[in-house]
Amino acid sequence: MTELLTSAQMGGIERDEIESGAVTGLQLMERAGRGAVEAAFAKWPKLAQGAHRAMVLCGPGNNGDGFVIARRLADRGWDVDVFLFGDTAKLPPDAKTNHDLWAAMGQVAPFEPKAVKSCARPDLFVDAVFGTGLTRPLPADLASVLEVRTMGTWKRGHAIHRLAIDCPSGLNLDTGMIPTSGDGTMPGVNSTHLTVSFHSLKAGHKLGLGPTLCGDLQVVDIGLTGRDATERAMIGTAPDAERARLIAPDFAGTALPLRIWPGAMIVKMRGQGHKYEYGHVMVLAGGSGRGGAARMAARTALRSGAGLVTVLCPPDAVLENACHLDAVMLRACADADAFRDIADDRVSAFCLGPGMGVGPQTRAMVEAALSHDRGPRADRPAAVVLDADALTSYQEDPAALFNLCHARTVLTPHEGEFARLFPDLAQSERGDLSKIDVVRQAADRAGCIVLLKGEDTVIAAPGGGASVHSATGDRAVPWLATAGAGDVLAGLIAGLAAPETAPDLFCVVEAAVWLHCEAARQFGPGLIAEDLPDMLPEVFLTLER
Ligand SMILES: NC(=O)C1=CN([C@@H]2O[C@H](COP(=O)(O)OP(=O)(O)OC[C@H]3O[C@@H](n4cnc5c(N)ncnc54)[C@H](OP(=O)(O)O)[C@@H]3O)[C@@H](O)[C@H]2O)[C@@H](O)CC1
Ligand SMILES: [K+]
Repeated sequence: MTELLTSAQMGGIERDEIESGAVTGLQLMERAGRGAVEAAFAKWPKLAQGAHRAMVLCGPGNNGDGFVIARRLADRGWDVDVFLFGDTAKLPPDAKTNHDLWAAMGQVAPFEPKAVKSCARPDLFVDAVFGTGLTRPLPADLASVLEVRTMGTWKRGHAIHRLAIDCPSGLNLDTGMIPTSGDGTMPGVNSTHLTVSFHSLKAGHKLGLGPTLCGDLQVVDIGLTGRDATERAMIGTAPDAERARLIAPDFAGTALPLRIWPGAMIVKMRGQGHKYEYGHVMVLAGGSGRGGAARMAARTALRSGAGLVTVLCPPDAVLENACHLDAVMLRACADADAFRDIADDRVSAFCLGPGMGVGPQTRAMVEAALSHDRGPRADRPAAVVLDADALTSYQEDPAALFNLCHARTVLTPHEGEFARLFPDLAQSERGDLSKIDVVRQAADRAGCIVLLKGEDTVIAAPGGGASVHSATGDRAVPWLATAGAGDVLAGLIAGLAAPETAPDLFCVVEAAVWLHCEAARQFGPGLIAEDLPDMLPEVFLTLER
């Protein structure tokens, strides 16, 4: 798991380290610039051989790494054109020092679109204008030059290697969004081939547009302390309040063996017990003709390691369900009173919502599940996963749901369901808040874990611990946007949470999201939701490594 920092947290880490006397700002800037050049050479080995031409765009803030890069490249015999967007006299001291070091070797031209375009075609285009300090939309003239279309100015412009320092300028590194001006217009979109960032990933690298715009993303260690300790503390426990992390089997950017994470989250891969110790999951289904979603959730719960899984359905749907279920058990359950009788103290997880239908009947079942205070373990009630119709049934009165939710409840909305429960936090209302910020607020309000789906899935717990799963780049699974995939995720969470020795619920939810994506990746295009549970055994085998 890699920590995802906000711009403010990154600034704080740099400031603390500099104030402690362990390092100077100049040293950090030098390491950053050198690290960026090394990362570019590692990606494009041809650039490491011989001298080439670079264009470096620098900015008004402390992202002074651009001047360091110019100097390093010129030292290797490169021709380097440097432009400064901003006023030399107002540069912060460290950036000014590096500006002056470069100015003793070459020219710094004031930024001007025509001047940029009249230079010879660079082999390497370096965007070091803004890093973590972007506070408003890019000015139009700058945006017009940073746009990828500008490369068409030059013959063979497609061959230009584009490198961004910290991020493609214009991207907000807290939100992964591009700030728009008051009238809603968006500046030109800047994207790059390689982004080099420092110390740790920033939230905006993995949220929203970040993954698409940043291209290949490399994190360079610039010797700030604390990273390893932070990451070690993150393995197997929920993140602390205020911290967010990327869900991946990584430790400080290095891959961990999969049997350590997420393998350790799957109790059945290591436990020794009888079926009840692996837990009993109850999945509530809707009426006749609408049982498919619940059956997929149930099958997934059984595949993911629960000892027993029972589908509860209205009496009129028993025949239909009986025709489709074998290892999954089936009980008729007419209403919430019947449900209370059937749900004994061996039930360790409930899954409600998929295909249940929206209305008072579903609300009554949700209330019964959330007030079920018996469980196989005295120290924790059964986990309750609420998805789809279980959430939408509360759109008129979300507070009624939140009043019932307890710490072992997980809400798994997509953006539409999220907007019904948290209208003020809906996508259109977010402003400067990041998806992490709003899911944190939602978790606080609901008093339970909230998982908001998307290519950037965000999970948050009350108090602030949060994590992000990014299904982008080599983990992109566009074919997972298929009917029923969400029902499978709900069943997966319930199945992994069910065993008596299941780990911390937050960690279970993280593992479920990762496994869900992994099953889709291993299956490939053409996937339908039914394929996901049956893909899990193959995924589990890969976790033995
Ligand atoms: N010693 C260190 O700490 C090290 C720091 N390093 C690097 O420094 C970076 C953080 O520096 P930073 O905070 O100065 O931010 P940065 O992104 O350079 O620019 C902020 C400036 O831009 C301005 N501005 C913002 N938006 C604007 C807009 N749309 N249009 C026009 N102007 C705009 C803004 O103006 P203001 O909002 O104040 O008016 C302010 O002047 C970070 O990326 C890190 O990697 C590394 O070198 C390692 C060592
Ligand atoms: K940049």
